[in-house]
Amino acid sequence: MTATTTGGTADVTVGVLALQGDVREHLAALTAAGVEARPVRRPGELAEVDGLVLPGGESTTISKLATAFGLMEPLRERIRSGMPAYGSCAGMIMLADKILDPRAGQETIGGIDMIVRRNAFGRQNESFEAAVEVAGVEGGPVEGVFIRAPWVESTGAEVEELAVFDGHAVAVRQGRLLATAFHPELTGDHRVHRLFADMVRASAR
Ligand SMILES: NC(=O)CC[C@H](N)C(=O)O
Repeated sequence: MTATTTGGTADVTVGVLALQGDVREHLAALTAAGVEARPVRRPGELAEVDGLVLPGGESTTISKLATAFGLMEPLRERIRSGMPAYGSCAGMIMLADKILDPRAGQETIGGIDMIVRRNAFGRQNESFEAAVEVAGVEGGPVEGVFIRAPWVESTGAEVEELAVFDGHAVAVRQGRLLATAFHPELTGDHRVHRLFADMVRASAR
């Protein structure tokens, strides 16, 4: 948490919620984005990070494991008190205040005032790639990898829609919370992770 930014030293620590999903890919992308990255599985580990990534995977499973590991309330508490968080795909679902079609026992952490529809892009299009312009990400569109991806059905007044695809928001930001329906961690393009790293640095200052 030091303010040193010289010499490319990792000045902030970003956790990746490591219950299920593509944890390793996010750890690698965060490291490439210049922060110290580490997995988070316990409340004590959550307490030590400056920001947190919620990976892609399966949101029902992540929700149930977070409850089983005693992490759901600590996660809500840290997000309420301003910890930056970034969710991709299932992680976007975890950050939604409301989801349209929850499975039995599925809860979200919440934090972003939005309603998200799971598996929204439908069967024949369950997985696809598309170039997506993301506000705040310089240097051209991001390669959006969508895998049984959600979309954002509606947002509250505080939520900024950073990217729209096919008429639906697929990247949003509300204060220190960022979410994408797609998976930048799978592409080798670290611009979205750099944007998040900058959000974490700004809040740690
Ligand atoms: N690639 C993903 O993260 C898919 C999300 C998944 N469809 C879910 O509901 O959690």
